[in-house]
Amino acid sequence: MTASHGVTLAIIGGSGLYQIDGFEAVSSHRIETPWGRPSDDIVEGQLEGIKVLFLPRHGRGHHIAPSDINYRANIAALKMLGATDLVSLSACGSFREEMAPGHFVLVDQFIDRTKSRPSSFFGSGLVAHVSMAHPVCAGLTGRVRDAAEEDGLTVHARGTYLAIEGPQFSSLAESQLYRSWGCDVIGMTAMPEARLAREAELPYALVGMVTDYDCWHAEEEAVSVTNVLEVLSGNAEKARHLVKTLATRLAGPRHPSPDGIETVLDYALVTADDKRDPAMVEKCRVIARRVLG
Ligand SMILES: CSC[C@H]1O[C@H](OP(=O)(O)O)[C@H](O)[C@@H]1O
Ligand SMILES: Nc1ncnc2[nH]cnc12
Repeated sequence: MTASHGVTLAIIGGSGLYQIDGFEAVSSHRIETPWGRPSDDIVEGQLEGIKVLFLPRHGRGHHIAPSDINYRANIAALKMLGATDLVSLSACGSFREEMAPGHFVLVDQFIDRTKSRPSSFFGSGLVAHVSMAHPVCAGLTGRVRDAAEEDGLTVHARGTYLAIEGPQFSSLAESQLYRSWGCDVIGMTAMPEARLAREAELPYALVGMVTDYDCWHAEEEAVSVTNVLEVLSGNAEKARHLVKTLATRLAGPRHPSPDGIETVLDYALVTADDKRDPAMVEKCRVIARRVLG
């Protein structure tokens, strides 16, 4: 494996995580992308010797609902600022007794039940089909796992994330159905985020921070915003420290993803050159400059 330049680590923070501590040389970027503005200004700084970009997906003050997050602008803006790797932090409910509130789950699979969100940068005029068979970067996820273990967190090495549209939490029948499907955790935001990261050739890892047992558990209170935020107030500090530990581990030359995520568009774009819509090409250039020039 050949070493290249250093890592620029993008972090997307979810509920309860609207800032990251310990940044040096902070600057702030207000970015306009071809898909509009991201959720908020993106903070750039040095953390443990690497460049880090931070974006809170609901905006500071948590004013953007899961269905209204401009996922395309978020991913495009991070890519435009030079992100090479993306770690997403998300509060989630658990479908497993052993994945308890306070634990961290490294998500490796998804079932997508969202229904009203633009989920691709591409479309007619520039058609692309990327593989989502293995939706997260195994290499990056492994580095997060090592960092979480170093921090002494209780971390589960894999998990299937069920993405719902929300904003309401699930009914008991839905919760039981998702459990019967073999899902491990549930949330409202990782889709289409993970799809778009893949289209932008950005290695993606998702850290699910368990806040509740959704509503299936006979002895536990059904999920509510109050119990999610209560657990998160204890977890946010752990998540911030995890980012620091990860940054330390990512310092030095960057190694390409073992899964070839940085080159997925080599095989995914199908529209013939003479059938490409110039406006679409222009738009997509910001996330696919490597192949569109
Ligand atoms: C505040 S409870 C529901 C809310 O929490 C999760 O947010 P995020 O994934 O951004 O951490 C969940 O997906 C919902 O958006
Ligand atoms: N049970 C749950 N369902 C959906 N999103 C969540 N975020 C945190 N807990 C959740």
